[in-house]
Amino acid sequence: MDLLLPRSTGSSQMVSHCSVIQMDIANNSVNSSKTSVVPRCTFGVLLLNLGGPETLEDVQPFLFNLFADPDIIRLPRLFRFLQKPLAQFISVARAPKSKEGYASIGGGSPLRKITDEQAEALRKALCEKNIPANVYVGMRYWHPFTEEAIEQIKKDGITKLVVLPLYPQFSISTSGSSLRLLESIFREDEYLANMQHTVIPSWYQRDGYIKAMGDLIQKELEKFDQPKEVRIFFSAHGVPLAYVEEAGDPYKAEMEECIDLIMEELEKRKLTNPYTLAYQSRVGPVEWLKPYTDETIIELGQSGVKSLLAVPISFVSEHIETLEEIDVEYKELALNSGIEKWGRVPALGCQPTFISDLADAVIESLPYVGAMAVSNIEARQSLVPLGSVEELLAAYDSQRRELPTPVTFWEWGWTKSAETWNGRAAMLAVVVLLFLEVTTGEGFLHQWGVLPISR
Ligand SMILES: C=CC1=C(C)c2cc3[nH]c(cc4nc(cc5[nH]c(cc1n2)c(C)c5CCC(=O)O)C(CCC(=O)O)=C4C)c(C)c3C=C
Ligand SMILES: [Fe+2]
Ligand SMILES: [Fe+2]
Repeated sequence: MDLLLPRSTGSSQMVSHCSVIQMDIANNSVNSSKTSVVPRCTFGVLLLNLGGPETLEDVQPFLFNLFADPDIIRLPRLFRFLQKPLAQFISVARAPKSKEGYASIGGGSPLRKITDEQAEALRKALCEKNIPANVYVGMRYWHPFTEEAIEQIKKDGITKLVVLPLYPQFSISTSGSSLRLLESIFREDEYLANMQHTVIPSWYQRDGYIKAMGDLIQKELEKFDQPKEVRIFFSAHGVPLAYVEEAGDPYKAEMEECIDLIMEELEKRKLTNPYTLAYQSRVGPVEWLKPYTDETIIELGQSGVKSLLAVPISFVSEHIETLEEIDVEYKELALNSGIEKWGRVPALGCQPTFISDLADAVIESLPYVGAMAVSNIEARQSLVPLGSVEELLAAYDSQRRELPTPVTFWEWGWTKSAETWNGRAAMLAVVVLLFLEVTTGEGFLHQWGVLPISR
């Protein structure tokens, strides 16, 4: 891939903004800020995120990058050679519909701006906690790409790195995909192979995150005339069911535990509202995690629920699926289904409790990147399992191997025995399926939103 100008939200000169104590973690030495020499900051935090198109022209190439990812569309081994042509085909065909969505939220995704703001807020929070660090943003499918962030990390001479995916819950399709990319970059680069690093794979169970979610929910509940009557409606981004049932994706389990923790937090505040968890944004021909958000909203409306507070739960910034799908589509569906009062909890963004907790998560992981405990950094037991990119993926892949069924996420209308077909028969099948799709008006292309679907 051609890399554009590297861009990082952290830079060496930012370190000088940090007051009180400057610590060169690489040398394990602490210096008073009174000295005029500020040591070079060799400690970095890499925030991983999805990325989003910044203009309408970016939409199709962004979709191509997304669908070309084998962690998003996982084809049977025999058909892997079709990954890029398929990504090209689906992205071109889906782009007009996606563009409409992005046009309705101002012509592009706000993800880069918000993630940059979060990176800056995290850098400041770390500084306030006496840990000067450069904070970098690496996106999976759009600028600044992970590769660009890594280039900057090398240029800045970072020797110790904490990798922090900005997804509270782990999924193969999000954090997993970004870590797999990092692993391949690390494997091929001597500098990176020698750089100490640790990964915080998920952090949905952290106190600060749970409290911050509790604060946001409580504040929105108070806006209703009768807060106690409101049903809290957690809408998580979906993943195909096979990810969880066949590939061992911990996403569903982590999501359910996360919701339990948030509800316990609300209970401590004497808020005992009824609640529901559903999964939104399904794409493609296979079954996704259920219950689906749209179907659940209709059922709740029909069962007499009058007030609903939507809580986007799998992401920490506003994006197309909060601003368009929830705020426009699901709200309209709710109001047409008998729900009279609708509210929506904003995404966390730079909420101070949340950012401060992310900084704590980074600090707790420091002993794992080789930084010696200094007086103000206790070598505490980390709240989340940590490990290097390689260790985490190896552990994860061995779990996968122990699973009884071979994993095929996308069956494309035929069965797993397709793996045994020879290439010619497979190509013939593709042609036949495309023909049937076009002639019958039903099939996977319609379900992917590539061809118009009649509902
Ligand atoms: C935890 C969050 C997310 C999971 C899990 C996830 C899985 C997943 N997504 C797709 C397909 C698409 N995702 C798209 C955009 C998009 N996805 C997430 C988050 C998760 N995706 C976000 C935050 C965004 C929006 C980014 C932005 O620009 O604001 C899109 C593009 C938008 C569209 O055309 O609808 C697609 C397509 C799959 C297939 C998948 C799991 C396999
Ligand atoms: Fe997505
Ligand atoms: Fe999505």
